[in-house]
Amino acid sequence: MTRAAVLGAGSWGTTFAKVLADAGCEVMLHARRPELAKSIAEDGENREYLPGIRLPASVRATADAAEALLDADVVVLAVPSQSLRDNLTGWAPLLPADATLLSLMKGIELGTTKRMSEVICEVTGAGPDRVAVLSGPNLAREIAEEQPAATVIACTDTARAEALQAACHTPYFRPYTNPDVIGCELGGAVKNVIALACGIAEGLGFGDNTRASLITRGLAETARLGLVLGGELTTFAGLAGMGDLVATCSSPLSRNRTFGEKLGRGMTVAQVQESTRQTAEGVKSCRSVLDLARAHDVYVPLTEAVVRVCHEGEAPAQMVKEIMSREAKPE
Ligand SMILES: NC(=O)c1ccc[n+]([C@@H]2O[C@H](COP(=O)([O-])OP(=O)(O)OC[C@H]3O[C@@H](n4cnc5c(N)ncnc54)[C@H](O)[C@@H]3O)[C@@H](O)[C@H]2O)c1
Ligand SMILES: O=P(O)(O)OC[C@H](O)CO
Repeated sequence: MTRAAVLGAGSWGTTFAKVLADAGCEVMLHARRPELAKSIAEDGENREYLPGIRLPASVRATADAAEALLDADVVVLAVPSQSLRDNLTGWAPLLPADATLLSLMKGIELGTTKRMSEVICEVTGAGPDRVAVLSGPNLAREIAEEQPAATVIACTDTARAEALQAACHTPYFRPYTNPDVIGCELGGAVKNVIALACGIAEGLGFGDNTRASLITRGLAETARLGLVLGGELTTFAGLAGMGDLVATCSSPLSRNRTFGEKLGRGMTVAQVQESTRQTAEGVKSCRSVLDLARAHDVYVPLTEAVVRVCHEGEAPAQMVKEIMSREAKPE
Protein backbone atom coordinates (compact mmCIF):
# COMPACT_ATOMS: atom_id res chain seq x y z
CA MET A 1 0.00 0.00 0.00
CA THR A 2 1.32 3.47 -0.89
CA ARG A 3 2.03 5.67 2.10
CA ALA A 4 1.54 9.38 1.36
CA ALA A 5 2.36 12.46 3.43
CA VAL A 6 0.38 15.56 2.44
CA LEU A 7 2.06 18.73 3.74
CA GLY A 8 -0.48 21.56 3.89
CA ALA A 9 -4.01 21.06 5.22
CA GLY A 10 -5.75 23.85 3.31
CA SER A 11 -8.57 23.27 0.84
CA TRP A 12 -6.56 21.48 -1.83
CA GLY A 13 -4.20 19.56 0.46
CA THR A 14 -7.15 18.22 2.45
CA THR A 15 -9.13 17.38 -0.68
CA PHE A 16 -6.17 15.59 -2.24
CA ALA A 17 -5.61 13.65 0.98
CA LYS A 18 -9.18 12.36 0.56
CA VAL A 19 -8.54 11.48 -3.11
CA LEU A 20 -5.43 9.48 -2.17
CA ALA A 21 -7.26 7.68 0.62
CA ASP A 22 -10.22 6.90 -1.66
CA ALA A 23 -7.70 5.45 -4.14
CA GLY A 24 -6.37 3.11 -1.43
CA CYS A 25 -3.40 4.97 0.06
CA GLU A 26 -2.58 5.40 3.72
CA VAL A 27 -2.39 9.17 4.24
CA MET A 28 -0.83 11.46 6.85
CA LEU A 29 -2.09 15.04 6.54
CA HIS A 30 0.16 17.68 8.09
CA ALA A 31 -1.36 20.92 9.42
CA ARG A 32 0.78 23.78 10.68
CA ARG A 33 -1.44 24.48 13.66
CA PRO A 34 -1.75 21.68 16.28
CA GLU A 35 -5.36 22.70 17.02
CA LEU A 36 -6.34 22.18 13.36
CA ALA A 37 -4.56 18.79 13.23
CA LYS A 38 -6.33 17.77 16.45
CA SER A 39 -9.75 18.81 15.19
CA ILE A 40 -9.24 16.97 11.85
CA ALA A 41 -8.11 13.85 13.75
CA GLU A 42 -11.04 13.99 16.18
CA ASP A 43 -13.84 15.04 13.82
CA GLY A 44 -12.76 13.31 10.57
CA GLU A 45 -13.39 16.68 8.90
CA ASN A 46 -11.44 19.87 8.18
CA ARG A 47 -14.08 22.34 9.40
CA GLU A 48 -11.92 25.36 8.58
CA TYR A 49 -11.08 24.63 4.95
CA LEU A 50 -13.51 21.94 3.84
CA PRO A 51 -16.62 22.06 6.02
CA GLY A 52 -19.18 19.31 5.51
CA ILE A 53 -16.78 16.83 3.83
CA ARG A 54 -16.15 13.56 5.68
CA LEU A 55 -12.59 12.34 5.40
CA PRO A 56 -11.93 8.59 5.10
CA ALA A 57 -10.60 6.85 8.22
CA SER A 58 -7.31 6.20 6.40
CA VAL A 59 -6.55 9.94 6.50
CA ARG A 60 -4.74 10.70 9.76
CA ALA A 61 -3.73 14.21 10.80
CA THR A 62 -0.72 15.55 12.68
CA ALA A 63 1.13 18.82 13.28
CA ASP A 64 4.41 16.90 13.64
CA ALA A 65 6.22 16.93 10.28
CA ALA A 66 8.57 14.09 11.29
CA GLU A 67 5.58 11.88 12.11
CA ALA A 68 3.86 12.81 8.83
CA LEU A 69 6.96 12.04 6.75
CA LEU A 70 8.01 8.79 8.42
CA ASP A 71 8.33 6.06 5.74
CA ALA A 72 6.39 8.10 3.14
CA ASP A 73 6.63 6.82 -0.47
CA VAL A 74 5.04 10.00 -1.78
CA VAL A 75 5.38 13.49 -0.30
CA VAL A 76 2.71 15.91 -1.50
CA LEU A 77 3.42 19.64 -1.18
CA ALA A 78 0.29 21.82 -0.85
CA VAL A 79 1.22 25.14 0.72
CA PRO A 80 1.02 28.63 -0.85
CA SER A 81 3.74 28.95 -3.51
CA GLN A 82 5.52 31.89 -1.90
CA SER A 83 5.85 29.93 1.36
CA LEU A 84 7.24 26.75 -0.22
CA ARG A 85 10.95 27.56 0.12
CA ASP A 86 10.73 28.38 3.83
CA ASN A 87 8.47 25.45 4.65
CA LEU A 88 10.52 22.98 2.64
CA THR A 89 13.81 24.12 4.16
CA GLY A 90 12.46 22.90 7.50
CA TRP A 91 11.06 19.66 6.09
CA ALA A 92 14.01 18.69 3.82
CA PRO A 93 16.07 16.82 6.47
CA LEU A 94 13.01 14.67 7.25
CA LEU A 95 12.27 13.54 3.68
CA PRO A 96 12.68 9.79 3.05
CA ALA A 97 15.57 9.23 0.61
CA ASP A 98 13.71 8.00 -2.50
CA ALA A 99 10.23 9.41 -1.90
CA THR A 100 8.54 10.98 -4.93
CA LEU A 101 7.95 14.68 -4.33
CA LEU A 102 4.63 15.84 -5.80
CA SER A 103 3.78 19.55 -6.14
CA LEU A 104 0.12 20.62 -6.13
CA MET A 105 1.06 24.30 -6.22
CA LYS A 106 0.27 26.80 -8.98
CA GLY A 107 2.62 29.74 -8.72
CA ILE A 108 6.01 31.19 -9.68
CA GLU A 109 8.40 32.24 -6.92
CA LEU A 110 8.84 36.01 -6.49
CA GLY A 111 12.41 37.22 -6.88
CA THR A 112 13.83 34.03 -8.42
CA THR A 113 11.02 33.48 -11.04
CA LYS A 114 11.43 29.74 -10.39
CA ARG A 115 8.70 27.14 -10.94
CA MET A 116 7.72 25.14 -7.87
CA SER A 117 9.46 21.98 -9.11
CA GLU A 118 12.66 23.99 -9.53
CA VAL A 119 12.38 25.27 -5.94
CA ILE A 120 11.82 21.68 -4.73
CA CYS A 121 14.94 20.41 -6.56
CA GLU A 122 17.01 23.32 -5.28
CA VAL A 123 15.98 23.04 -1.62
CA THR A 124 15.98 19.23 -1.33
CA GLY A 125 18.80 18.35 -3.74
CA ALA A 126 16.45 15.85 -5.45
CA GLY A 127 16.97 15.24 -9.17
CA PRO A 128 14.18 16.42 -11.53
CA ASP A 129 13.12 12.80 -12.16
CA ARG A 130 12.04 12.51 -8.50
CA VAL A 131 9.78 15.56 -8.69
CA ALA A 132 6.26 15.52 -10.16
CA VAL A 133 3.53 18.09 -10.62
CA LEU A 134 -0.24 17.68 -10.55
CA SER A 135 -2.29 20.30 -12.38
CA GLY A 136 -5.65 20.54 -14.12
CA PRO A 137 -9.21 21.87 -13.77
CA ASN A 138 -9.44 20.89 -10.11
CA LEU A 139 -11.52 23.25 -7.97
CA ALA A 140 -11.11 21.66 -4.54
CA ARG A 141 -14.71 21.83 -3.35
CA GLU A 142 -16.09 20.05 -6.45
CA ILE A 143 -13.55 17.25 -6.13
CA ALA A 144 -14.17 16.90 -2.40
CA GLU A 145 -17.85 16.43 -3.33
CA GLU A 146 -16.73 13.69 -5.73
CA GLN A 147 -17.85 15.48 -8.87
CA PRO A 148 -15.99 13.86 -11.81
CA ALA A 149 -12.83 15.63 -12.97
CA ALA A 150 -9.60 14.88 -14.81
CA THR A 151 -6.09 16.08 -14.12
CA VAL A 152 -2.48 15.76 -15.31
CA ILE A 153 0.50 14.28 -13.49
CA ALA A 154 3.69 15.56 -15.06
CA CYS A 155 7.04 13.93 -14.40
CA THR A 156 10.13 13.34 -16.52
CA ASP A 157 10.28 9.82 -15.04
CA THR A 158 7.41 7.88 -16.64
CA ALA A 159 7.46 5.11 -14.03
CA ARG A 160 7.02 7.62 -11.20
CA ALA A 161 4.21 9.39 -13.10
CA GLU A 162 2.43 6.06 -13.59
CA ALA A 163 2.85 5.10 -9.93
CA LEU A 164 1.32 8.43 -8.89
CA GLN A 165 -1.46 7.99 -11.44
CA ALA A 166 -2.38 4.66 -9.83
CA ALA A 167 -2.09 6.16 -6.34
CA CYS A 168 -4.74 8.85 -6.97
CA HIS A 169 -7.10 7.31 -9.55
CA THR A 170 -10.64 7.09 -8.14
CA PRO A 171 -14.12 6.78 -9.72
CA TYR A 172 -14.38 10.60 -9.57
CA PHE A 173 -10.74 11.63 -10.21
CA ARG A 174 -9.02 10.64 -13.46
CA PRO A 175 -5.30 11.46 -13.81
CA TYR A 176 -3.45 11.48 -17.14
CA THR A 177 0.36 11.40 -17.33
CA ASN A 178 2.47 13.90 -19.28
CA PRO A 179 6.27 14.31 -19.42
CA ASP A 180 5.96 18.10 -19.87
CA VAL A 181 6.58 19.47 -16.37
CA ILE A 182 7.37 23.01 -17.60
CA GLY A 183 4.16 23.33 -19.64
CA CYS A 184 1.95 22.00 -16.82
CA GLU A 185 3.46 24.34 -14.24
CA LEU A 186 3.27 27.36 -16.53
CA GLY A 187 -0.35 26.61 -17.40
CA GLY A 188 -1.28 26.39 -13.71
CA ALA A 189 0.50 29.59 -12.69
CA VAL A 190 -0.60 31.84 -15.57
CA LYS A 191 -4.27 30.78 -15.48
CA ASN A 192 -4.54 32.33 -12.01
CA VAL A 193 -3.46 35.68 -13.48
CA ILE A 194 -5.95 35.41 -16.34
CA ALA A 195 -8.69 34.40 -13.84
CA LEU A 196 -8.03 37.66 -11.99
CA ALA A 197 -8.58 39.53 -15.27
CA CYS A 198 -11.82 37.58 -15.88
CA GLY A 199 -13.01 38.35 -12.35
CA ILE A 200 -12.27 42.05 -12.86
CA ALA A 201 -14.33 41.95 -16.09
CA GLU A 202 -17.18 40.21 -14.24
CA GLY A 203 -17.07 42.82 -11.46
CA LEU A 204 -17.27 45.59 -14.06
CA GLY A 205 -20.49 43.98 -15.35
CA PHE A 206 -19.16 42.48 -18.60
CA GLY A 207 -20.52 39.18 -19.95
CA ASP A 208 -19.57 36.03 -21.83
CA ASN A 209 -17.94 37.62 -24.88
CA THR A 210 -15.48 39.46 -22.68
CA ARG A 211 -14.66 36.34 -20.66
CA ALA A 212 -14.20 34.18 -23.79
CA SER A 213 -11.95 36.83 -25.32
CA LEU A 214 -9.82 36.97 -22.16
CA ILE A 215 -9.61 33.18 -21.90
CA THR A 216 -8.57 32.80 -25.53
CA ARG A 217 -6.02 35.60 -25.54
CA GLY A 218 -4.87 34.45 -22.10
CA LEU A 219 -4.17 31.02 -23.55
CA ALA A 220 -2.20 32.64 -26.41
CA GLU A 221 -0.15 34.53 -23.81
CA THR A 222 0.42 31.39 -21.71
CA ALA A 223 1.53 29.36 -24.73
CA ARG A 224 3.86 32.13 -26.02
CA LEU A 225 5.68 32.20 -22.70
CA GLY A 226 5.51 28.46 -22.09
CA LEU A 227 6.98 27.57 -25.50
CA VAL A 228 9.94 29.90 -24.99
CA LEU A 229 10.59 28.23 -21.62
CA GLY A 230 10.53 24.75 -23.18
CA GLY A 231 6.89 23.65 -22.72
CA GLU A 232 4.95 21.74 -25.38
CA LEU A 233 2.11 23.31 -27.40
CA THR A 234 -0.12 20.26 -26.85
CA THR A 235 0.10 20.76 -23.07
CA PHE A 236 -1.45 24.22 -23.37
CA ALA A 237 -4.36 22.74 -25.37
CA GLY A 238 -4.84 20.09 -22.67
CA LEU A 239 -6.18 19.78 -19.12
CA ALA A 240 -3.34 21.71 -17.45
CA GLY A 241 -3.64 24.50 -20.05
CA MET A 242 -7.02 25.25 -21.58
CA GLY A 243 -8.90 22.93 -19.19
CA ASP A 244 -7.75 24.68 -16.03
CA LEU A 245 -8.01 28.12 -17.62
CA VAL A 246 -11.67 27.59 -18.56
CA ALA A 247 -12.63 26.14 -15.16
CA THR A 248 -10.87 28.83 -13.12
CA CYS A 249 -11.98 31.77 -15.27
CA SER A 250 -15.63 30.61 -15.23
CA SER A 251 -16.20 29.36 -11.68
CA PRO A 252 -17.44 31.39 -8.73
CA LEU A 253 -15.53 28.83 -6.61
CA SER A 254 -12.19 30.17 -7.90
CA ARG A 255 -10.43 32.34 -5.33
CA ASN A 256 -8.52 34.19 -8.08
CA ARG A 257 -11.62 34.98 -10.12
CA THR A 258 -13.50 36.02 -6.95
CA PHE A 259 -10.59 38.27 -5.93
CA GLY A 260 -10.69 39.94 -9.34
CA GLU A 261 -14.46 40.32 -9.21
CA LYS A 262 -14.20 42.23 -5.91
CA LEU A 263 -11.56 44.51 -7.46
CA GLY A 264 -13.86 45.10 -10.44
CA ARG A 265 -16.66 46.06 -8.04
CA GLY A 266 -14.46 48.75 -6.52
CA MET A 267 -12.69 47.18 -3.53
CA THR A 268 -8.94 47.81 -3.11
CA VAL A 269 -6.38 44.97 -3.06
CA ALA A 270 -5.89 45.50 0.69
CA GLN A 271 -9.65 45.34 1.33
CA VAL A 272 -10.01 42.10 -0.65
CA GLN A 273 -6.99 40.59 1.12
CA GLU A 274 -8.58 41.38 4.48
CA SER A 275 -11.86 39.74 3.42
CA THR A 276 -10.34 36.26 2.90
CA ARG A 277 -7.66 34.01 4.41
CA GLN A 278 -7.56 31.76 1.35
CA THR A 279 -4.72 31.81 -1.17
CA ALA A 280 -5.28 33.70 -4.45
CA GLU A 281 -1.91 32.82 -6.01
CA GLY A 282 -2.24 35.10 -9.05
CA VAL A 283 -2.07 38.29 -6.97
CA LYS A 284 1.58 37.60 -6.17
CA SER A 285 2.49 35.43 -9.16
CA CYS A 286 1.36 38.06 -11.68
CA ARG A 287 4.59 39.92 -10.84
CA SER A 288 6.85 36.88 -11.11
CA VAL A 289 5.15 35.80 -14.36
CA LEU A 290 5.76 39.30 -15.75
CA ASP A 291 9.41 39.22 -14.62
CA LEU A 292 9.82 35.81 -16.28
CA ALA A 293 8.23 37.06 -19.51
CA ARG A 294 10.41 40.20 -19.58
CA ALA A 295 13.55 38.13 -18.96
CA HIS A 296 12.67 36.11 -22.08
CA ASP A 297 11.36 39.05 -24.10
CA VAL A 298 7.82 37.64 -24.34
CA TYR A 299 4.80 39.96 -24.77
CA VAL A 300 2.17 39.31 -22.04
CA PRO A 301 -0.29 42.24 -22.17
CA LEU A 302 -2.96 40.68 -19.91
CA THR A 303 -0.42 39.86 -17.21
CA GLU A 304 0.94 43.42 -17.49
CA ALA A 305 -2.59 44.77 -17.04
CA VAL A 306 -3.25 42.60 -13.96
CA VAL A 307 0.05 43.76 -12.41
CA ARG A 308 -0.97 47.40 -12.99
CA VAL A 309 -4.31 46.86 -11.19
CA CYS A 310 -2.98 44.68 -8.35
CA HIS A 311 0.29 46.49 -7.66
CA GLU A 312 0.34 49.91 -9.32
CA GLY A 313 -3.07 51.29 -8.35
CA GLU A 314 -4.59 51.34 -11.85
CA ALA A 315 -8.40 51.44 -11.88
CA PRO A 316 -10.06 48.37 -13.46
CA ALA A 317 -11.98 50.50 -15.99
CA GLN A 318 -8.71 52.11 -17.13
CA MET A 319 -7.17 48.64 -17.49
CA VAL A 320 -9.93 47.67 -19.94
CA LYS A 321 -9.42 50.88 -21.96
CA GLU A 322 -5.69 50.21 -22.21
CA ILE A 323 -6.10 46.57 -23.25
CA MET A 324 -8.64 47.45 -25.94
CA SER A 325 -6.81 50.46 -27.40
CA ARG A 326 -3.48 48.71 -28.02
CA GLU A 327 -2.21 48.68 -31.58
CA ALA A 328 -4.37 46.41 -33.80
CA LYS A 329 -2.62 43.26 -35.06
CA PRO A 330 -3.19 39.85 -36.71
CA GLU A 331 -4.45 37.05 -34.43
N1 LIG B 1 -8.00 25.11 -3.67
C1 LIG B 1 -8.01 24.65 -4.90
O1 LIG B 1 -9.08 24.47 -5.50
C2 LIG B 1 -6.71 24.31 -5.59
C3 LIG B 1 -6.74 23.44 -6.67
C4 LIG B 1 -5.57 23.15 -7.35
C5 LIG B 1 -4.37 23.73 -6.93
N2 LIG B 1 -4.37 24.56 -5.86
C6 LIG B 1 -3.07 25.10 -5.44
O2 LIG B 1 -2.66 24.44 -4.24
C7 LIG B 1 -1.84 25.31 -3.46
C8 LIG B 1 -2.41 25.34 -2.04
O3 LIG B 1 -3.71 25.90 -2.16
P1 LIG B 1 -4.88 25.68 -1.12
O4 LIG B 1 -6.13 25.93 -1.88
O5 LIG B 1 -4.79 24.41 -0.39
O6 LIG B 1 -4.59 26.93 -0.15
P2 LIG B 1 -5.29 27.29 1.21
O7 LIG B 1 -5.14 28.76 1.35
O8 LIG B 1 -6.64 26.69 1.26
O9 LIG B 1 -4.37 26.54 2.28
C9 LIG B 1 -2.98 26.77 2.42
C10 LIG B 1 -2.43 25.87 3.48
O10 LIG B 1 -1.02 26.09 3.60
C11 LIG B 1 -0.68 26.34 4.97
N3 LIG B 1 0.50 27.20 5.04
C12 LIG B 1 1.73 26.76 5.31
N4 LIG B 1 2.61 27.77 5.31
C13 LIG B 1 1.93 28.88 5.07
C14 LIG B 1 2.30 30.24 4.98
N5 LIG B 1 3.56 30.65 5.16
N6 LIG B 1 1.33 31.14 4.67
C15 LIG B 1 0.05 30.75 4.51
N7 LIG B 1 -0.35 29.46 4.60
C16 LIG B 1 0.57 28.53 4.88
C17 LIG B 1 -1.95 26.96 5.56
O11 LIG B 1 -1.96 26.82 6.96
C18 LIG B 1 -3.02 26.12 4.87
O12 LIG B 1 -3.20 24.90 5.53
C19 LIG B 1 -1.87 26.67 -4.17
O13 LIG B 1 -0.70 26.80 -4.93
C20 LIG B 1 -3.07 26.58 -5.10
O14 LIG B 1 -2.92 27.36 -6.27
C21 LIG B 1 -5.51 24.85 -5.17
O1 LIG C 1 -9.44 28.82 -6.44
P1 LIG C 1 -8.28 29.09 -7.38
O2 LIG C 1 -8.50 30.32 -8.20
O3 LIG C 1 -6.98 29.04 -6.65
O4 LIG C 1 -8.25 27.87 -8.44
C1 LIG C 1 -8.26 26.57 -7.95
C2 LIG C 1 -7.69 25.56 -8.94
O5 LIG C 1 -6.39 25.91 -9.32
C3 LIG C 1 -8.56 25.33 -10.15
O6 LIG C 1 -8.01 24.29 -10.93
